[in-house]
Amino acid sequence: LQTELDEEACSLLPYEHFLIYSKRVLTPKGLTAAIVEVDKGKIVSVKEQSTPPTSSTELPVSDYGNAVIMPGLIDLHVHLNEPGREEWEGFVTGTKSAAAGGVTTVVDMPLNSFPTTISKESLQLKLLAANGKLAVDVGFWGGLVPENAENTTALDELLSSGALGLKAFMCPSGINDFPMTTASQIKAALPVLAKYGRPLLVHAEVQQPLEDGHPQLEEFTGLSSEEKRHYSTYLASRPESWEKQAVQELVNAAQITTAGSSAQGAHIHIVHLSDAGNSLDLIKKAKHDGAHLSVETCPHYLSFSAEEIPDGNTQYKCAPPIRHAENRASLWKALMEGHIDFLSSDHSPAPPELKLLEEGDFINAWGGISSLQLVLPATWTFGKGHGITLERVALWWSVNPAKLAKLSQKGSIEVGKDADLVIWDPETSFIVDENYSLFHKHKVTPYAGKTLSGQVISTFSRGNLVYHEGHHATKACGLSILSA
Ligand SMILES: NC(=O)N[C@H]1NC(=O)NC1=O
Ligand SMILES: [Zn+2]
Ligand SMILES: [Zn+2]
Repeated sequence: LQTELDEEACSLLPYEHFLIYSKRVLTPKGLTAAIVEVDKGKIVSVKEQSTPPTSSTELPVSDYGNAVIMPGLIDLHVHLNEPGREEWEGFVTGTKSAAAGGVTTVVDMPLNSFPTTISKESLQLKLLAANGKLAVDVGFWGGLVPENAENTTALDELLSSGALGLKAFMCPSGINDFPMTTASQIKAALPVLAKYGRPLLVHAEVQQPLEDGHPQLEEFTGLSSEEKRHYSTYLASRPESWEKQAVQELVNAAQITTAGSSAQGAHIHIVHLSDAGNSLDLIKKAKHDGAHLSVETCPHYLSFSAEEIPDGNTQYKCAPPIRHAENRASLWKALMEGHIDFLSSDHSPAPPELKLLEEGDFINAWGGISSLQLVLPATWTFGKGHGITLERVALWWSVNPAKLAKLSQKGSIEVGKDADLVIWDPETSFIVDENYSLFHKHKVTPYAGKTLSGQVISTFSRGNLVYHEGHHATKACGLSILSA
């Protein structure tokens, strides 16, 4: 055994063949006391055993006692913003945050980097920028925009160079070089995605006229600075009807994904659903009718409600917006019943100046919530009142995301899979205060000041102990994941 830790080591442990044990290991069969054997980055055996390995074993052992060993989280919706907007986040800080939060796979969104990832060339720039900076593995979504939507050759190139799928917006994205697409442009791209068996992810909001008696969109900039501070003003500016309209158009588009149709086998995934009313009903019905459709929501829609967002607190601003408490309860119900397939962070940070915290201007502040490092404790903490279990956490954060992104090497604790693991203590709580080490580039987050339960102890990425109790491995050995 190598005894001294390499200065430039990928792991905080000096060996690659070892055992880890705990009384609570989450395997596909359920929660059990077990020994997980890891060798050269893979899980090579999983043995149920009610006592830790004895000291006579040849292999080094980490005994985690009663802590939970789960598959590492897979977050399919992260804006790392590099290259081009490193001052917003970046590969180093973003993936260190992921590691500290037990997230072992991140899939990066095609915006808000510059350039946006809408071509083979811009994907290559991503890969170049990511090289040597990744604390965990990172895959990449390509962007579907008007410029490439009807250009089969361009989409072919983007997908054949390894994008795991494509992402589109049905409303303005907030970034000028990532324009929105129409339902007909989306339909034009589906046959190409079908050919590769990769999903289309869609930001599902379509701008609609606002209710009579409310200011219309173009009037929002003219509101008084006091009115712009009210969360209710922002909420009224993006009603449920926007989500419903988009979902309806996507459900219609999904008709061409069924057997015998032009985009047979294509799959549409609706990102960050907020409306648990009509939009969810449409999704439920379409799924029931056999549509190739799935949907995610995010911890912030499950943790917070419009009622409790103080005026001026733009750290809560995101799109679609966080809605009322009753809607939040319906989201939890849909998640527990399996109508919502999984969770993602939609980590979309920006420099604090762009959140306009001083003015508290909800209309002009950047829309995007920073939360990557906290998604596991947030999910766990706010799920307790809704019957959450560890099995559900793994389903929403590992098993189902692995399926959508076709990450067949990841997502569960099984022999042959990558040794991507999070070890955490669900019973320990902490306060997200200034003493708490957040590795995000910027510390602004709606979870600030909140008490969360569920503390990450260790994170393994392909067998490397990349994070342990506040410390990261010195060398960043995460890989870029490209679709073959
Ligand atoms: N461009 C971007 O990151 N937008 C994200 N932010 C947000 O709150 N919703 C989004 O889609
Ligand atoms: Zn979005
Ligand atoms: Zn997003």
